[in-house]
Amino acid sequence: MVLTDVAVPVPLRQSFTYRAPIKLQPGVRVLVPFGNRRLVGIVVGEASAVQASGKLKDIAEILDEHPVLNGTLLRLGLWLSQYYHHPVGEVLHTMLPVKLRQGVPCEPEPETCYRLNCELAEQRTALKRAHRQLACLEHLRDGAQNAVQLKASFSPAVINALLEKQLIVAFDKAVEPQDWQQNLNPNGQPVPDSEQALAITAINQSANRFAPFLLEGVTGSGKTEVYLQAIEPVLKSGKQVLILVPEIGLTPQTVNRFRNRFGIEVGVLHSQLSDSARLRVWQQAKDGELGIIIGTRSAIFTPLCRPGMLIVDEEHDESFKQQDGLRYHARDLAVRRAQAENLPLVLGSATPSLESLNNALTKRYGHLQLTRRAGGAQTTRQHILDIRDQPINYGLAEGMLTVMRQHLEQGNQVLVFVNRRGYAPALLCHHCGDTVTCQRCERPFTVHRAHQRLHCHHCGAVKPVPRQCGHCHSNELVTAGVGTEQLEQGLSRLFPNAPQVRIDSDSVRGKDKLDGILEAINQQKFQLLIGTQILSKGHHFPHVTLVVVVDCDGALFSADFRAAEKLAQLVTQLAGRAGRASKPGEMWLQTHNPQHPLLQDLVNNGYAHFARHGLLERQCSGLPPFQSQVAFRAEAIQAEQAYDFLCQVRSLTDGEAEVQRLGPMPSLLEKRQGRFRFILILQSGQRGPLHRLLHRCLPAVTALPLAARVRWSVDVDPTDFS
Ligand SMILES: Nc1ncnc2c1ncn2[C@@H]1O[C@H](COP(=O)(O)OP(=O)(O)OP(=O)(O)O)[C@@H](O)[C@H]1O
Ligand SMILES: [Zn+2]
Repeated sequence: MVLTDVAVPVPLRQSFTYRAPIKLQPGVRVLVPFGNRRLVGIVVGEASAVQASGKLKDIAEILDEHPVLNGTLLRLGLWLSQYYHHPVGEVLHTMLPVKLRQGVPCEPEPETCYRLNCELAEQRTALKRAHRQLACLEHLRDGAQNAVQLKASFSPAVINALLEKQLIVAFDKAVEPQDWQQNLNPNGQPVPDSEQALAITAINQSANRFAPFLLEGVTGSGKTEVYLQAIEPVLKSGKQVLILVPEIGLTPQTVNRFRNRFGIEVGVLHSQLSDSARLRVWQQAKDGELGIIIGTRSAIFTPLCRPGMLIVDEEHDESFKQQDGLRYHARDLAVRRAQAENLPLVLGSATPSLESLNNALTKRYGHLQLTRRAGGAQTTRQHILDIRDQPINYGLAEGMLTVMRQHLEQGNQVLVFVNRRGYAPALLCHHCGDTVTCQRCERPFTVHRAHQRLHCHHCGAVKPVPRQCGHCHSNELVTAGVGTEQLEQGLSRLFPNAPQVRIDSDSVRGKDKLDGILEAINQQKFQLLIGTQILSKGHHFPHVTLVVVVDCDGALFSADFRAAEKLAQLVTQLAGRAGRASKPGEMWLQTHNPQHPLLQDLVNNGYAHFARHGLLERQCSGLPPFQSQVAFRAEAIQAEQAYDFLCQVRSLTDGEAEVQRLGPMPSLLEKRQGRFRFILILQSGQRGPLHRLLHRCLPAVTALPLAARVRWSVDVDPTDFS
């Protein structure tokens, strides 16, 4: 018997020792008894002799012949668990596709396919009345189809009926490995301009070694083109490339650019994929059957059998940070992984995070800059529109409407951005001023006209629009502020001849719908595009010449120290949607604070200047990236419990001179779903003392009686304080 350490998916910060019949390779899955359950665990190594060996249990079943997590990924997982102070079993599970967490075999299973049973096909006459079955037979006349394809068009009932009548037969088709290298056929690449060429050369000179780069290129400067040309030699040498993109940025346009350039299949991983489809891409990547894999955050865990390069596009995007469970940052992990696998890594953005920018300016990363737009497109001109004392129609000032009219009359597209979906962000009483609020979150309800409902955007609560004020019973309830629905309604009155489309998470449920809309926009089926953040993410809109930001005042006075950075990124990315082709573009920001230094700096000097100045400010005020932070969060129905818990955590973390503690204080969103929320921040100029402190204190924190009563979490390098 061999003593084996197994990481089990339970919220305990340790692995467990079991007895195994043979020595098992680290990274292999095993089924183990745990309490009265059986869990899928992952072997992390051999255990040293333990005193309590008498009580050890046996491994129930060995699930894999070969490790599902290779050495590098396993080590990465162990590092993740240490760095984010998260239970190791949960970390390793997070790294695997759901199917593998459930214990299904790792090797690809043969596909079930269907074909016509030739001899019997003549009996079609017998099916005269069964139209669907007939159609299915017709469908299969062109050749066999696999179960997924066939089931997309026909119900299981139809297929089963034909199977029973023996008109079709099912057979197993072995999954054939694909040889993408043979099909590799780069085509249609433009000649890079001088800045692009410099960037491509620098990246290519770093093949086969750890070399992180920040590719800081203004919007439309051809960053994607740099990725495309930089990965060509990597693919030609038979190595694989993993590309991370933000959640909403993963559109067919993106994938097609890579597919069309190289003429090979591209593996795609995103959150709406079925578990089986996800597992299939994972297997293909692991077996080296895919040259290019593009995915969102969790794709960073994809195993590559011949890794050649990592790319993180729009590296500043917030969706790379997971905000629950294992709160990892996929960009930071990409750096770690590139280091572990000796790979070049390209972090690209027009609006780099201050963290990455600092790493580039201090020479930890190579710094590649693209300062001009590609293909002769001009930079978008940015303007501030002072709307104080101006008459406002549906959130838009008269002067703004005039500019919009000019662009529309020239047949161009206009993008109107508003950061709130719904009709209006609040409903209030015209008589007493009382606002209708969600009691569980103590925030105003958002009015949604389409369904005549009030929605709480914090907890999802929905209720009918009241007829009377709950406070003074007046029935004069009025909306305050403007959301996408209202703007859509207003603009259709103001510009009845301009076809318009609204793009927010209410109107584009499901990825396919967004893809369809983006397509229609580029075919100029719409002239007015009204939407939220979704519109800012990396889309290429060649016919947009004007971008209007309805209101940016809210973000100017936020308590979150990252608010300015986020606003600057949003505004710059939005501006980047205009004037991308031959027509010049402009952007207008409506504000009540035209002199605000942030807006002035951004509009007059651009993001690059703003960000460098922002770094100086962070340094002076002792904030990340010059300080490392860890956030303890707690929430409870009784505010005192959450607060007291964090006070106790604070005392437990006493006595480390190099660590500063801030709080506990209420979170920016003080109450949500009926729970009061608090936050305690630990901060230090160096990571070392902070992590030592956490290691030392977490067992005691976990053992606090209140720890079982409140919901609490540790967040290393927090990015969101709501
Ligand atoms: N060297 C080049 N010559 C001609 N056209 C180019 C060149 N490089 C890129 N382009 C074109 O310019 C447009 C913008 O390029 P691309 O999408 O790569 O920019 P980007 O920096 O990734 O954009 P963004 O950050 O705004 O999403 C595309 O239509 C692309 O085909
Ligand atoms: Zn609520």
